[in-house]
Amino acid sequence: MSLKLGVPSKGRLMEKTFSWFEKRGVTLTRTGSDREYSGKVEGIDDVSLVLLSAGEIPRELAAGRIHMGVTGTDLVHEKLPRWEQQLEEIAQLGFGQADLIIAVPACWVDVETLDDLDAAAAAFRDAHGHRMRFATKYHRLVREFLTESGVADFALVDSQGATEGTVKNETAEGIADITSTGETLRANHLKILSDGLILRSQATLWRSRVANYSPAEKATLNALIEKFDSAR
Ligand SMILES: Nc1ncnc2c1ncn2[C@@H]1O[C@H](COP(=O)(O)OP(=O)(O)OP(=O)(O)O)[C@@H](O)[C@H]1O
Ligand SMILES: O=P(O)(O)OC[C@H]1O[C@H](OP(=O)(O)OP(=O)(O)O)[C@H](O)[C@@H]1O
Repeated sequence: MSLKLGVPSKGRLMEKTFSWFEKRGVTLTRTGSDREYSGKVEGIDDVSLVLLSAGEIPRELAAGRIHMGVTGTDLVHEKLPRWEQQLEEIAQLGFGQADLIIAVPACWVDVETLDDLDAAAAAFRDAHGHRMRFATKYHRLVREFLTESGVADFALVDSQGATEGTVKNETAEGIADITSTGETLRANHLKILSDGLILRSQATLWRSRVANYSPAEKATLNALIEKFDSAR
């Protein structure tokens, strides 16, 4: 059996992951047509490439269906409670940096901090009869962060994309999403709370602690890690 390596199947993470491995002597290539999700690995024997959505890689690692995988810290922390028991971080890859943050309309001049938000949320509930809504796809992390920060009157609404647009569309009052350059937030007239950073994320190579490793697979894993360490 071969060691299974899961990498994002498209977009910015896929291309940068491929070049990160290439620089370390391991060539990952997509094979077949543009739309076919198959690939190969050269530069080391007995590793097979599994192309997956970045969002599914945490679950596949935690189920032991892949041995290694590349995905963002944000997705691992969101999808796997107590992730340390299931995964080990092998290397931070130095790309895909993004901050998970809380943002509110820029015109809310009285709301700069989480304390301000707590007060505004209570007033909002009194005035509107429902809780202040935050659109996000990071439900677990956001709920934990707001609750630990003492913000009581909030509700989360699901948004799987174009999250910054939900405020203009009036389906939420604020958002919790990742930002990198900040352009999307600015374009949608949103501002980050001064203490509203939930998590700093980047693309990371993980190893499953729960997958079964045959002696040969263990040897392949060690050989790969050695390659990465010697390239540092
Ligand atoms: N603007 C950005 N800049 C840098 N990294 C980003 C940015 N947007 C997303 N990312 C990171 O890329 C990773 C993949 O995010 P994305 O939401 O695109 O994946 P996904 O939902 O699994 O995609 P799909 O399911 O469509 O394949 C996440 O770890 C995220 O932090
Ligand atoms: O700070 P910026 O550089 O502007 O980047 C932030 C944007 O990038 C991501 O969206 P993505 O492009 O993945 O599209 P999505 O809204 O469909 O998730 C993220 O959800 C933000 O919307």
